[in-house]
Amino acid sequence: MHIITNASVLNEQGELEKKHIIIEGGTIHSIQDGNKEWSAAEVGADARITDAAGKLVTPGLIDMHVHLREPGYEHKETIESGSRSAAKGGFTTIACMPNTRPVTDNAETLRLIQDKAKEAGLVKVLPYAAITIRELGRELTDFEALKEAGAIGFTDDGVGVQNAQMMKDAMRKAASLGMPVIAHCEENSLVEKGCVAEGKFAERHGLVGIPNESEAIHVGRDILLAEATGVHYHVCHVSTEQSIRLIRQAKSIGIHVTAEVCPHHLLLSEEDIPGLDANWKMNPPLRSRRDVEACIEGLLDGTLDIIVTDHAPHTEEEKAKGMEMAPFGIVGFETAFPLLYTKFVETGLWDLSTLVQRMTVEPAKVFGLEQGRLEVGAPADLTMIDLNSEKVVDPEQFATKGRNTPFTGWKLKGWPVTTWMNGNIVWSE
Ligand SMILES: NC(=O)N[C@@H](CC(=O)O)C(=O)O
Ligand SMILES: [Zn+2]
Ligand SMILES: [Zn+2]
Repeated sequence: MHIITNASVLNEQGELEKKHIIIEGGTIHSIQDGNKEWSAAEVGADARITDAAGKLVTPGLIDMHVHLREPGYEHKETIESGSRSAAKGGFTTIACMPNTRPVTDNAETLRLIQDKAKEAGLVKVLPYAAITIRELGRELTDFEALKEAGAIGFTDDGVGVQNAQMMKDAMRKAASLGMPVIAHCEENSLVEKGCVAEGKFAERHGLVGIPNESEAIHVGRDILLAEATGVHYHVCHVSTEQSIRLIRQAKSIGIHVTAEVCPHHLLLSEEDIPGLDANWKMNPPLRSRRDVEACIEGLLDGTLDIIVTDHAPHTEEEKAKGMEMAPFGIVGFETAFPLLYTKFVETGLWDLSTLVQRMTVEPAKVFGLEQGRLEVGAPADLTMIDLNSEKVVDPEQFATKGRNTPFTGWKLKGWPVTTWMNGNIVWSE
């Protein structure tokens, strides 16, 4: 038995209340009024006690879009190092993308991921499976077998599905199995060799720019296909004003579409890129200030349902290849909460409960997970956060193997200090 005393917990109204949380057998056994002494009768004399006085305790954070790189790219990250990084960032459930080597387009690879995740025992890892074999866009994978082997949805993240008929077939199949299709929206014929967004930065440095339509054209196409097939369609890493407009309209007429947004697309525009440093290169790229404003508005009005990190570790050697040659992607687990807390909650722009909900209960709702609630009977997946601790982002201190972040040197508040998964402490400062 484990008891977390004097925790600040958000209630339904979004207010903070003091609670004692009693954990037994991996689940939340009871929640007591924190203004009273916790009752020893209910707690056993040998209970382990963690005093959370002055700290926020939330349901464990959920990240529905991450890259763990195993199998195949263990030099970038492993399931173990990625899980540790997630736990350190306050996450207890993460969903990993299939652009591994081999691609997660088969039951064997799904099993390997699940086994390694269990072995690491740090966070719950939910694997996605590929839509097409080797993510080549030519032939659908065996959706039934992949569902049977534990896939929670289908996606070719890393690339867009270029062929509309292929996407329609995938959606029809997924719908018949009650599974979601999760889309990386990118029309290759509009991207060419772009490495940053169209805009001032690209012009100044003579780089080929990626236009907003390359994302939005897939969003529009897929919304029509989702309407025709009735599938649950989820849009990855939304970054443009145009995509948001399309999703908002689709939702308003009852099409089953949901969407995610990343911290970097809420915080950075192409104007912020300081120079030719590939730690600022990710897909989709940082867009205009106007797109950033649209992402923030979309999140607040519910058009964008959830926040994900798109944690995408790469090595320093790869990122040293320069803006044009380096791979796309930045790490995200260990900075996500402090970034958003400091820049949106501390500044008074968002309620604390808005931030917490979009990283807990909302992702659980979108994907039908039992996690994301701090309630009696729920799994004891919990995150304790010190909202007042201030620290500077230092990639050398990261638990992830990746050092690729544009946020180095940012002074932030709201750092997770302890993470519980199924009642066990999986990370503590
Ligand atoms: N987001 C990225 O910039 N990169 C991701 C791929 C992806 O999410 O599309 C990766 O796998 O590195
Ligand atoms: Zn992607
Ligand atoms: Zn991704």
